[in-house]
Amino acid sequence: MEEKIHKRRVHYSGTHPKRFEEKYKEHDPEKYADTIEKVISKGSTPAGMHISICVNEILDFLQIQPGQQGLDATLGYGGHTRRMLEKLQGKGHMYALDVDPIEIVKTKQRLAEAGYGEDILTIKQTNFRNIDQVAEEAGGFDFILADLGVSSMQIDNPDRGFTYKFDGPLDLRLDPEKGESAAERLREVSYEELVGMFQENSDEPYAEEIATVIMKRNRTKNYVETTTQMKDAIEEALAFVPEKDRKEAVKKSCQRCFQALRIDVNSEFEVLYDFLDKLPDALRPGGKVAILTFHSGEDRLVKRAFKAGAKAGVYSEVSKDVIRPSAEECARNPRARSTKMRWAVKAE
Ligand SMILES: C[S@@+](CC[C@H](N)C(=O)[O-])C[C@H]1O[C@@H](n2cnc3c(N)ncnc32)[C@H](O)[C@@H]1O
Repeated sequence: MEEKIHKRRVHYSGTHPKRFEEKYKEHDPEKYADTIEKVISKGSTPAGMHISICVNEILDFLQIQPGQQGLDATLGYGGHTRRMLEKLQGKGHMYALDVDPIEIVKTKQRLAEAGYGEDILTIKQTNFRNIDQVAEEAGGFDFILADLGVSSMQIDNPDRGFTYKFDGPLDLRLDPEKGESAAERLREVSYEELVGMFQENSDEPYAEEIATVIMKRNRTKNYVETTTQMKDAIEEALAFVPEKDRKEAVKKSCQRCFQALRIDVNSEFEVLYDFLDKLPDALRPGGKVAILTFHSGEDRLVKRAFKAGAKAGVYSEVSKDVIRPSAEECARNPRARSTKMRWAVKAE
């Protein structure tokens, strides 16, 4: 007799499952729209989703017209791309880039299902530092958006190692198929280099103390390989901080050191520098570019490049001050709090 296999229905464990993989409703936003809305209204980002930032500010500035050609240099979940595509009203074309081989496939499928196929949208898995090649193929752009950094899907996925909040491999690569993971980088880095990385990338005040602990672990072959081990190393380094202040100090150092490692393994400053350098030639005369940054190092580079471009007459106009998301947007999406937007218009 054939044995009957009793298959249990996938169960949403409790009303608030904590594990990323168990949040299956949040992973399927089209099907569970009510759950998604509830999660967002509580100021959280559903697992497997990313809430686009400064959408109205970007669209107000870009003034996209049907028939134009645009580039989203950082596709992510495709939220901005989708809103920009809506403005094309079926006429024109968009290119969208991302280095992430995992999320790009899901986003491509999601956008195709929403009616944005290859006739109107070309998605490429490439680094935006190759904007010159993309612009050559496309014939230049009327509008460009770059929303730097990482998406919520990347941060929330423990396998990617972007946060100390979940245990996982200390990876932090936007493209895990290329280059060295953060754990590999930590094994071979020198003390001086590590101190410089923490200080220059994230202004870490305890850079020396944290680097000392990591070097000690390397010497004893007790390598820092997971996000939790990285947090432990930071806790050990900050043991001298008075107990009442320690928890907060460890949290802040974790945020800064993870950011510093991410910037390092993805060469984020070098990549942004190349992008900003090639940007004017990728824009058509009168073309517009908006860039969202998430920390002072990035914003400084953008500000400097736009200012130099305006001085050289390459840009006819650049934003005088940074544009910030509204208080309402920050309340709805806490990840928007550190966002700064700048824009520029290519000279005619
Ligand atoms: C903040 S998310 C973008 C979210 C997107 N605007 C949306 O609305 O869904 C940043 C994305 O840019 C990608 N990215 C970061 N640096 C990149 C680079 N140098 N080249 C291409 N993509 C990059 C990341 O993999 C991530 O998916």
